[in-house]
Amino acid sequence: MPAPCPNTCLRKSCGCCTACRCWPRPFPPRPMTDAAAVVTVRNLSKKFCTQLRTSLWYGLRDIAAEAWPGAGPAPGLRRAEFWSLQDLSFELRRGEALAIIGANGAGKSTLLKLLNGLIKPDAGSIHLRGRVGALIELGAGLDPVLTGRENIFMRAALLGVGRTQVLPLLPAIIEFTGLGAAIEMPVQFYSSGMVARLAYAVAAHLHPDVLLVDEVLAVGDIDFQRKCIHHMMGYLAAGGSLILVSHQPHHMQAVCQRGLVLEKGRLAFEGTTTEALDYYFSHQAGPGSPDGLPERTTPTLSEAHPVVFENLTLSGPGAVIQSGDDVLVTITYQALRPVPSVVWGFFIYTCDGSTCITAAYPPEPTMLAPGRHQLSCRLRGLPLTAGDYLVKSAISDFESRQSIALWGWEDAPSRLHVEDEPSVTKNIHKMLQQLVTVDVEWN
Ligand SMILES: Nc1ncnc2c1ncn2[C@@H]1O[C@H](COP(=O)(O)OP(=O)(O)OP(=O)(O)O)[C@@H](O)[C@H]1O
Repeated sequence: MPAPCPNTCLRKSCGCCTACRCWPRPFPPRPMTDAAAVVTVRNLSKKFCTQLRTSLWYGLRDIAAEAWPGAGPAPGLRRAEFWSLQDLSFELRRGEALAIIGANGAGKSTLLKLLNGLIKPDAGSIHLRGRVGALIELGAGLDPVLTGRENIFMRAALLGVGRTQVLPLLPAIIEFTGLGAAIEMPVQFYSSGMVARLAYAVAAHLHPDVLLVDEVLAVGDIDFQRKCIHHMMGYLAAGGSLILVSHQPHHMQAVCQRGLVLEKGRLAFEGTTTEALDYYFSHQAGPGSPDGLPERTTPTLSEAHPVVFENLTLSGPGAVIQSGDDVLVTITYQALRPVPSVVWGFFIYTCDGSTCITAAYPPEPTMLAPGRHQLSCRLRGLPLTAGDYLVKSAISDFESRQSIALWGWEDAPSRLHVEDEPSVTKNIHKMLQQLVTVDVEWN
């Protein structure tokens, strides 16, 4: 009796991988222990040239040099060259998800392209065990003239999976895309979000051992992002390994246990995702106040600015709270004269200021009395994952919703630091609630 197939076999009659022709034949199953590293990167370096003509010339010289026994490409930098990635080493194990964090141009996509074999390293080594599924460049590997359905077969073929193996998966792939009738439309008419849906759905259903995902979630809508996060969690729980490049701290925190921070192609920090994000945001700080936020420039009270914010405070020592804690938000304002019928509200943003997590206005308008006063509200059980957040506020006219005074848009928003045990299930639960609903008690 042959051993049972260790793969997620696509043939119902499969007995074992050697006796039958079950997929993946080009990638024989490797028994992997949990301790085994699926990806091992050692001293990886990649250089690029800033000038196209020079780079073509260097390319020709490198090919010629490789033809000579013992000779190889130039080890150092030549004129107009720079290191896109330099001396990078890390490991990824089964069931692990790694976030690659870094500013634009830090070398994140270069790393994923090297891992996927799209480009060759100039130095160092990459050892990958198993099959790689990658979503690196949107639209790459898709034929714009073919329909979504036809592209599913083509993309699977590029990953070494034949038509007969794809057929049983087709309904699930199409369902995952959520494209409906658009699946029969040529891909050239797809929006970038639709392309991302199609590309992710194919990669997700072919059970790669390592999944490389580069920013595809950014172009998808909230529904698609949730679906992908759900899928990633299931994929990881089933023993898959993931490398995620994203500029969305929430995505990385929801999915990844570890994070690498790249700075100008070099490894700057390695730790838990929260530590890595903390490192990244504290080292991203621009000029201004010590915590990296720009200096606050308070407008003076005048006819042009009849209401100004003086301060926004958050309860808790240094505004550090535990996830699920209550938070008291207090604004201090000055009004030149009585202002009838206003509402004030607050907005909680991710620490890079790119995504609004939650926003709330009281249902009833208030009247602002002249002089210096305070307004406060209590947020009950704030359901935020660990990390830094920015709190902004606005006082607006109730009727027109035109803002009268703002805190945090042009000047310094207040920073809220949330601490939490990094629990994957808890995080995914919270991720699914995005945009987070908060229970507010207005005072
Ligand atoms: N084919 C190439 N030829 C020349 N330079 C390149 C090439 N590909 C990438 N680079 C350069 O390498 C550096 C790193 O690029 P990469 O795309 O890896 O950055 P990234 O961290 O993914 O940035 P982003 O967050 O903007 O996607 C950049 O300076 C980029 O201009």
